[in-house]
Amino acid sequence: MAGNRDGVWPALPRELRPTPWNGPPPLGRLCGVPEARDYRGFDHRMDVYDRDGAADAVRLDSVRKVYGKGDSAIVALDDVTIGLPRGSFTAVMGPSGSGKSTLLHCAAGLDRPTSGSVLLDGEQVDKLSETELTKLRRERIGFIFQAFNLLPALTVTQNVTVPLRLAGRKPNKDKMRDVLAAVGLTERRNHLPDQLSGGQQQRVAVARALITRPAVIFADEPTGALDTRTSAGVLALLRDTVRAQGHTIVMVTHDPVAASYAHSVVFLADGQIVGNDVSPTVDSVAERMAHLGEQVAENRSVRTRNR
Ligand SMILES: Nc1ncnc2c1ncn2[C@@H]1O[C@H](COP(=O)(O)OP(=O)(O)OP(=O)(O)O)[C@@H](O)[C@H]1O
Repeated sequence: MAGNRDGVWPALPRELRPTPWNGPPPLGRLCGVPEARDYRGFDHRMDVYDRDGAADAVRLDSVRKVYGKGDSAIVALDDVTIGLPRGSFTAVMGPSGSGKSTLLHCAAGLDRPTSGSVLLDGEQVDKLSETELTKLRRERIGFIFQAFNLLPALTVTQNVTVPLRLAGRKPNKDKMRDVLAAVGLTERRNHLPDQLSGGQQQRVAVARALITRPAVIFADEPTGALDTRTSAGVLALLRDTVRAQGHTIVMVTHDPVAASYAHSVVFLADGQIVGNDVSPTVDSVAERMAHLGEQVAENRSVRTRNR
């Protein structure tokens, strides 16, 4: 499918097409990008190594994650350093097994790196106890998964307020109304999940992630279970929350169309960051992915030959 940064998406109705970025002023930088500003005025200069990372919602420094030991050890992340600015929408892509989920899990405090440090909203995640981690995840992180993970016996409103209740906070009626309106589910607020379409269920999951106003929302294949049209609606919603409310989103995806909604795409291969795309289009991402696949296959065959 053809697409460009001005929103030329022939297969999609106008209201579902990605819109050009006209949000807040430059917010930060993404590691590895020599370019200063993209067409949205987004500043991506590569000075990540000599600053304190205060503008970053998430920052990984020299993160290494090894599963197993000895001959069976698998290096899932290999010296990953990256800073993701507040208010940015980043897609993480790479071939299967390249470390995308591990990156997301380490960044979100769901898994601990073997070495290196992870800073989330100024907090050094890798140093926290299990109890502190649970609190951090509950209060400062929103999660959206491919399987919507809604509680079937609870209504839309009740599902959305679960994170607040877990944190011992009372839902604020105005906030609740705003969040439901933002995801277009005001009329459905008293419905149960099985009375909703897949797209509507994922919108409930987005609202649930937004309700605590988290520092970062991590989304793992959020549109993996949705059809093209429904996916476009959910992705446009994610992008709108970044633009209108300044949320920070990190999204793992296999889909170049989904990635094209982000400000930037970070490419992983064999546990390392091997590139990025600061003004992604469907075509630019698909092309990078195709080359990445070839490059990884070539690197692996060279390594095998040299053994
Ligand atoms: N718990 C684990 N134990 C052992 N190895 C693991 C574990 N989790 C992940 N791995 C390995 O780490 C590497 C990276 O896995 P990861 O799931 O992060 O990749 P991915 O890019 O998300 O893959 P996919 O796109 O297939 O979901 C893979 O080789 C995987 O087999």
